[in-house]
Amino acid sequence: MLEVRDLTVRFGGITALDGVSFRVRRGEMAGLIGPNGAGKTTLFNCLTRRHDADSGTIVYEGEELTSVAPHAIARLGIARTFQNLGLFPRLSVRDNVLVGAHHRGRAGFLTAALGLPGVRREERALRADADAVLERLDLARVAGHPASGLPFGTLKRVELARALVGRPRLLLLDEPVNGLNAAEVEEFAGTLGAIRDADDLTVIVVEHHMGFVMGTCERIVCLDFGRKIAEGPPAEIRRDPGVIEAYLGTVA
Ligand SMILES: Nc1ncnc2c1ncn2[C@@H]1O[C@H](COP(=O)(O)OP(=O)(O)OP(=O)(O)O)[C@@H](O)[C@H]1O
Repeated sequence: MLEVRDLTVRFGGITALDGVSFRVRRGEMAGLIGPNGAGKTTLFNCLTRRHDADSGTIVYEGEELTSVAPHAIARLGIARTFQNLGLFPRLSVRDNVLVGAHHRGRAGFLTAALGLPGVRREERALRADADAVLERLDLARVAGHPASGLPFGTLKRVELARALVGRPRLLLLDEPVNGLNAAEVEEFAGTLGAIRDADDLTVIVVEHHMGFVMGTCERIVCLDFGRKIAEGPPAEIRRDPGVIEAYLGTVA
């Protein structure tokens, strides 16, 4: 589904990604790990076209992503969540989730401003979809509540709901369980697994919580200083001396 080849990104004198290559199969749950500053978020930013790569290619479902406009990414079926929650505090949970569905609307500025029947129908359909996602993630009770003031664990689920309402095929999760307690991590893993199976999703997850990564991912890519230092199933990665030295020794 996805092939990243020789991807290099530089910020001035810093090489954030240094010739990184890996593939993700359709339906796979892949983990991206590594110490702070290893380049994980930069990689996500390249996949969603927030950053241009200096060199290398990203082929997604046969299409070269590096030439796709950033606003077209959601339409291609790629959605992401953000490390520091990209929610609007004063918007309701439902409206925050609806933001994730904007690319599915077909109404232009004028038709929307005139409130023509087609627009209203479209809006109703998107709201129904948002409500269905909220129900799935056990958020229906707080649908009308502003995002601000809700518990952190709830906000993490709202962030996931917003990504899912866009009906992605490739879901990029940036530290989805960071800040959650042990019970919440377990619950999140269960929910994600069920959604992934039901929706036939491909997932790439960046996470420092090794219990979550090792328990949910089929394959893990480890970055260090922008370079891929290892790739393999969790059991191999756990024993890899390079990964232990660069990373696992510090988080264990
Ligand atoms: N916009 C930017 N301008 C300059 N340097 C940047 C920028 N974004 C990232 N970097 C640098 O690129 C390197 C990789 O950063 P990145 O955020 O991708 O790492 P990360 O693996 O996601 O780290 P963390 O686990 O802390 O989120 C770091 O040295 C960082 O300081």
